[in-house]
Amino acid sequence: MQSIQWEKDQLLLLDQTLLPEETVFLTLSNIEEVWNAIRFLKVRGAPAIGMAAAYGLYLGVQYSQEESVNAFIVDLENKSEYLATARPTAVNLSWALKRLKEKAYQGQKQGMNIELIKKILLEEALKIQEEDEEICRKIGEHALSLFQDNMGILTHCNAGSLATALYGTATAPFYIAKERGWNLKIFANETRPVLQGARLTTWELQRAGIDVTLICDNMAAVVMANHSVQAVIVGTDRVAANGDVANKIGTYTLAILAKEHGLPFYVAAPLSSIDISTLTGKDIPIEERSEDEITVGLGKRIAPQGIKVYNPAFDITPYSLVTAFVTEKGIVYPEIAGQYACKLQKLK
Ligand SMILES: CSC[C@@H](O)[C@@H](O)C(=O)COP(=O)(O)O
Repeated sequence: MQSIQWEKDQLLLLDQTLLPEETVFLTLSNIEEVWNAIRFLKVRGAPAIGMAAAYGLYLGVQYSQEESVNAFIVDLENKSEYLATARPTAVNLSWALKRLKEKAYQGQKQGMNIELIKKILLEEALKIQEEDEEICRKIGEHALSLFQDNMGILTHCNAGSLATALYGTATAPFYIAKERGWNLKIFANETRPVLQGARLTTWELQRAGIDVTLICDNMAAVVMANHSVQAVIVGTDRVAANGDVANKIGTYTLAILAKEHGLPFYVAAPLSSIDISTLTGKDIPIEERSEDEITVGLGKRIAPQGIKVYNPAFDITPYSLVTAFVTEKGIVYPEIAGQYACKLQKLK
């Protein structure tokens, strides 16, 4: 299912906060609604955030009444800055906004009028979505070369179809394996506190007829120790120039566990998530979210009132724990002793 659709000058988003119980598409027609949808996880996952932001920026200037192209561009820049504040960690957000701004600058240079620039902005947003499907498919094909039929594979959070145009990044090999008649056995971490694994990954894989087993995050070591899984694959919100990986909180723990059990730890990373302007993981802004995500579960308070809470939404896995990155351009292994920096820079 495509969780993001553009129809009749409106953005349709599958509300991921309501899954798995309700399948409801929201219809968004202005930039504030898109900001809110990103901020409050109605749309989530790095590539999906980027796509939604691209459409959101177009919606923000769609009815712009500016009289000069210069004023229109200033308006576009301000709205882009506003959208970029919705969530800080996934670099796909600013990457997509930058793509649209660059289109507008080109249009301005070529002497286009405002209406024409609006048109090429929408075309660029549509192109980002179209390309993402192709990118995910390629990531899936490359990643599948790392796996064999009947293997058990552990994933975390949702780097799935819901988080992209289609196929997902980390889940793309699962879909392609299914098409080829393979029977991979996927283990999905529930992914506390927002449960993207339990609510979203299991939902989409089950619908696709893929063999998926849900486990609590604190069971990952057991499925490794009892040989239920032979590899781990996750997505990413941002890869720094040195190969450090920001991804959903709990990813770092999994990478350490994988090392302890001698299992490969793969990161599915579209080039749009590789940010060579961020030097190391320490430079990646980590979003901290509301304490309710931890103190309230299933609509019920599960911790004492007034308790101190720390709720980082992402963590950084050091590059030394990453066996390989799977990008649309192929698999990237470290050059020597866990060093990725040069190879990642060459890819961009
Ligand atoms: C292809 S999605 C990659 C990542 O964005 C994904 O693994 C993840 O951490 C999503 O976090 P979320 O907070 O649900 O947006």
